[in-house]
Amino acid sequence: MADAALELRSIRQDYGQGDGVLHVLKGAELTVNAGEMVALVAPSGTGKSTLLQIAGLLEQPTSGDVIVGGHDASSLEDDDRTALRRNTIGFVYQFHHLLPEFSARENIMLPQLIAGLPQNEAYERAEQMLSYLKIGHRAEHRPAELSGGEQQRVAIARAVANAPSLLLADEPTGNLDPETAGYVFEALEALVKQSGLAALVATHNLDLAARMDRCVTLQDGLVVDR
Ligand SMILES: Nc1ncnc2c1ncn2[C@@H]1O[C@H](COP(=O)(O)OP(=O)(O)OP(=O)(O)O)[C@@H](O)[C@H]1O
Repeated sequence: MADAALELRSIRQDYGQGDGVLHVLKGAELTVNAGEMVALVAPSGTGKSTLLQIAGLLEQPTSGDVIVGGHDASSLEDDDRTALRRNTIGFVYQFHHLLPEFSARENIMLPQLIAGLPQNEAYERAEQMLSYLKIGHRAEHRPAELSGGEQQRVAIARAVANAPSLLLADEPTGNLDPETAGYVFEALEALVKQSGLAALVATHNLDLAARMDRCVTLQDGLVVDR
């Protein structure tokens, strides 16, 4: 069996809606293997963000199991689940969420320092990431001094700085023009292939989805091949 970085088993998610209940996920199953890049393409409101939040251990499903790197998160206490998330999962969002008062390099160093890495190692790793993503010359710039594509590349670098095994991305190129989206995606793709990371990428961009290893969608609360 291939190494599963993420396994979602029988995930149900219900939300209260007025007097009723909205059943967003109804037994969703998904496996993403190491080194695999999976596109999640589905109409608005079908539950993509919900699925990513659950896969990222940011939200507890109503029922079902979330297995990350072989660890069943459903059975963990909050602290252990947070530790598992910090150690194994990186996130990239549509808007970069970089800290505005810090430089690109510092934004990439911070999660490493929080994880307990010494300053010089965090610095070296940030330099490598910046250079790999071809933004080494922007290391000292603050987010507001970077272009949208550069900001997203810094956000990607920050997400993978702690060498996670799973990368979850919610519309990572959603606010970029097509050309910039293309090269940010190339950076992401190269990183996934080079590091053996598993990636689940929600996107409305069908061109980019077609370039991933596999494309799934959400249909009536279930994950199905697209
Ligand atoms: N915390 C919540 N409480 C109640 N309803 C919620 C909650 N979170 C999401 N929903 C509802 O669940 C459904 C799925 O939402 P979700 O954000 O996962 O969709 P999505 O596919 O990511 O949409 P989009 O592409 O527009 O971001 C929507 O109808 C939404 O209103």
